[in-house]
Amino acid sequence: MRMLKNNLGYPRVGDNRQLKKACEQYWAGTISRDELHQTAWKLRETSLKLQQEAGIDLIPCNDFSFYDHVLDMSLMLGAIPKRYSSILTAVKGNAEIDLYFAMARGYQKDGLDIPAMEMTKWFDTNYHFIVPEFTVDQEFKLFSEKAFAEFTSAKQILGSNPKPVLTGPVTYLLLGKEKSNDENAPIAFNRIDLIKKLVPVYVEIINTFKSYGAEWIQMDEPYLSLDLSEVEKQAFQYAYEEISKKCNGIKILLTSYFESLGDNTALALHLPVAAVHIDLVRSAEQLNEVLKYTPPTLTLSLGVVDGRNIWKNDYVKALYHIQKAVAVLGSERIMIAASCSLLHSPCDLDLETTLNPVIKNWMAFARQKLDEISDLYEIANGKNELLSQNILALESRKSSSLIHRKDVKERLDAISEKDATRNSVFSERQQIQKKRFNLPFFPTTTIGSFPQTADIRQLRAKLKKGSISLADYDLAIESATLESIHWQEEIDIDVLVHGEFERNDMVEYFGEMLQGFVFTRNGWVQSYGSRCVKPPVIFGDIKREKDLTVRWSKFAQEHTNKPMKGMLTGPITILQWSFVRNDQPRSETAFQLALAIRDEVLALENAGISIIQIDEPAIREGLPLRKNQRATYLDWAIKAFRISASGVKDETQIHTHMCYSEFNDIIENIAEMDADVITIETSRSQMELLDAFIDFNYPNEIGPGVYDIHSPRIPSVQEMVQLLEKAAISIPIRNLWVNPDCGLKTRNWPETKQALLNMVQAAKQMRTKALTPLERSI
Ligand SMILES: CN1c2c(nc(N)[nH]c2=O)NC[C@@H]1CNc1ccc(C(=O)N[C@@H](CCC(=O)N[C@@H](CCC(=O)N[C@@H](CCC(=O)O)C(=O)O)C(=O)O)C(=O)O)cc1
Ligand SMILES: N[C@@H](CCS)C(=O)O
Ligand SMILES: [Zn+2]
Repeated sequence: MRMLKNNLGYPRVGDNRQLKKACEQYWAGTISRDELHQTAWKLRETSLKLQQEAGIDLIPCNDFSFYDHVLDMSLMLGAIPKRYSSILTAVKGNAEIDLYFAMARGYQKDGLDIPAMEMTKWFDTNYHFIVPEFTVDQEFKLFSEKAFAEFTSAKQILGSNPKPVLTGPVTYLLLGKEKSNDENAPIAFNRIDLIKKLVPVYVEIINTFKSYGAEWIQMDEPYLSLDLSEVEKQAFQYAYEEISKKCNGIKILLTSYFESLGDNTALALHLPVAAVHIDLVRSAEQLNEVLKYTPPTLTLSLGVVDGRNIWKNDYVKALYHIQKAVAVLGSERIMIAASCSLLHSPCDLDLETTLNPVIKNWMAFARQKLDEISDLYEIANGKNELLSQNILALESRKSSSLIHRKDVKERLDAISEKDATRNSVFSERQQIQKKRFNLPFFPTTTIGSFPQTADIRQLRAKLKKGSISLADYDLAIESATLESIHWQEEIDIDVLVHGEFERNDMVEYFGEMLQGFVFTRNGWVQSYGSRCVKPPVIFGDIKREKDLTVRWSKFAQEHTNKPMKGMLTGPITILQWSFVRNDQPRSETAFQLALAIRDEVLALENAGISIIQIDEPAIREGLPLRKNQRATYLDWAIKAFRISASGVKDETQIHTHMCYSEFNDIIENIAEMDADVITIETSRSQMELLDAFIDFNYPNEIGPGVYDIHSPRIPSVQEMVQLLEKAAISIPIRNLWVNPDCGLKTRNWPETKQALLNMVQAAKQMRTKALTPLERSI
């Protein structure tokens, strides 16, 4: 059989996070631009050669990015917001990369103070992209030539043509946001209407690739897997017809992923392209429908290897799909591929030398997934010993005694509605809590983490290596915690946090302490820019056999008379940011996590912690991409949160926190979570995200973020007062809190200190503003 082996994208950060380290050194001014480019070149060379050695036929290029591939696209298309024009002259040597980083991270140098572009979640993943900005008079023109340079060097390295990857024009527009030229003017256009201005630049780009020798171009259009309006469907039609007319002799591979094509099947399959990629891991059911409507000349790329999880592929299942497709289309019209780009997979399982070998044998990372693509090709061509090895590994997982725990399953079966309900309704709890805590109006708090300095991280690295003792490590963490408590008291914050210094990450930390998880040494995945995460792996039933956080919260509370918030990660966020088992529904794993967190909440309450925050920043991210699947998810996700939070007494105040979330379509469910206080990210959007709460008349207390923690920029007192005034117009003052958008782990201390000092001043100014006695009493 002559199928092509196709790869949609490879991790760019490097198996030792070389790109992260190089970028951060460049930003700190400790390496030169040339050194940064050399590291990037080496990374691309390594991954191209790996893919070539694995036998991949269609090897991607331009999947590499210094920060984010959507931002690369904005720079390529010249969609550079006007506020950055001055940087072009301010940065030394007018280097394109400095403009690029300024767009990603903001720019506060040389007398300039330019905010970064917005960042948000990439579909339902924990990857974040930089949101393109469009104005009514938006023009596009070819600006950055990075993609062509990468094509040329990849071609040189491979000795053959790579396949350039671009975000397709419709998805690119839909990912963006309309912006007004004048802050006060309303927005009176729809970004999708820019398609006619945009497509000619794509035509120019594609034809340039062709002139360099490209045969295939991959156009990523994940929006094909979402609900589309008529206008958006027409935009697809228009864009690909134009490209087909004006770009002769080059083959377009159109990719959809993260969901089925669903009601866009006919649209996608009849666009004038050479191949369409479908995600058969998320939706194997779509294959029959797709095969029925595939036109006679179209090739299908079958995404049969899971690009979003770390489990070994089930070859029997994958081959079943491949053979079914071959029977209908013939092998020449089939490609074997991973479900999506391998960007979301860690690099190489071979680097995991300390994993339990039994569990390791059930897993595959990006490098192993390339081999799986190749294996499937070989097996389809008769190499059966590869199949029997795979069957053995999968059997060993199915029958393993490591996975199942009877007591956990029994507890799950016994969950009742009462377990998911607080004793009293919010209005009663609020009165009890107001009396207990006696906080001022506009109480101030932070979201949990304080700067994870190099010193703290190095300490943990030394502990891991065994070069310091646990006792010494604990002493140092205690001292950082104490210092932060004293400082919070000094600047007069009302509800304190312990700072999370003991945590490597808000999910991995919990994974390391719960039964049913394993964690990796080097399984890094890019989250945004230079920031990476090491998602823990849930392989079995989850059980909390010991306290998770009590030691640190108790220690912190003992050193202050102010309330110290207990700090937990919620069940849905742990689920969403881990690699989860694929042998039971996600909801079941979520309930197991909920019970574990519930026990920790009760342990904190017993230890004298009166306010407990259960972070759920990933609730929105877990929302299914298709609207018709959302209600079911929200049912179990909200219930899982409520199970984790509802065991406590009325006088214990439960907070939750969410960032990177749009709330409009889920506000009713957020209210159902019934947290006493919710803190949210609102500052980058100038409180726009608060509208959903206002329109809904959200009943409980709320802390709209007033400090954008994603940027090194320090907000002024005045700026924060303005944001609070905006919030206070529509939210009852008795319900308002003052806090940053999110935790401060990625910031440094000088920025943090100044910004929080300003935040406390802003709250104090709000308190002394001319409130009427009546207002003061509500
Ligand atoms: C809040 N966010 C989170 C998300 N997902 C998570 N799983 N966690 C989150 O907090 N998603 C949404 C948002 C935004 N995303 C992120 C993601 C990642 C970070 C972040 O700060 N990542 C750190 C790595 C954190 C970590 O695991 N640290 C470890 C290891 C530290 C390390 O690098 N050690 C060095 C040695 C020490 C040294 O010399 O510096 C080494 O091993 O080589 C730890 O602290 O122990 C990152 O740096 O990328 C933030 C937001
Ligand atoms: N408590 C966490 C929440 C991040 S979303 C932190 O402060 O980092
Ligand atoms: Zn957050």
